[in-house]
Amino acid sequence: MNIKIICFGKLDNKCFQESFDFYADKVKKRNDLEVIELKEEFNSELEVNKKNNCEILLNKLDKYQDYEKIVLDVNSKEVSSPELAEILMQNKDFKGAKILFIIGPSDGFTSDFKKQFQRISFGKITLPHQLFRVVLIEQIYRAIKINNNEKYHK
Ligand SMILES: C[S@@+](CC[C@H](N)C(=O)[O-])C[C@H]1O[C@@H](n2cnc3c(N)ncnc32)[C@H](O)[C@@H]1O
Repeated sequence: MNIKIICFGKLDNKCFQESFDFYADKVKKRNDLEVIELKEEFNSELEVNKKNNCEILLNKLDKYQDYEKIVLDVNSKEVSSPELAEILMQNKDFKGAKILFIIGPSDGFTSDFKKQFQRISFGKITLPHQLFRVVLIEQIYRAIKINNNEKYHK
């Protein structure tokens, strides 16, 4: 599969970078994985930051018209690991095996932006973006293992 993660900022903390790479290397064994890091705008007031960052995102997403896009949003439909596996399976079988996950900026998304995309939540806790990137890649790896009926998930 072609898997892309679009996010803001960098993994500037070694422990997050190493943890991310640990799972990313496993995912990359049988999939194309690319992380696209955007520069976050956070110098204005909240609503302006949201609008600017969503515009940056939309401009970038324009390049990936043929990808199924999934926005990670705390306040949306909670999914279990098997449900995420099902999303990946459906994408692989029916949507060209191209999927793109969007992690938001620290001020969040505008409601207009959110309306345009399928959104999922990993639960009602808000994780910082660097830690969330690690959680997301582990869940993608777990989903792949579930779909391949391979030992890992417990
Ligand atoms: C620090 S959070 C931003 C919080 C921001 N106030 C908001 O409401 O979106 C950065 C990003 O991490 C992701 N995130 C953090 N926790 C999450 C969760 N439990 N489920 C889904 N996404 C999460 C979202 O993409 C979020 O935009």
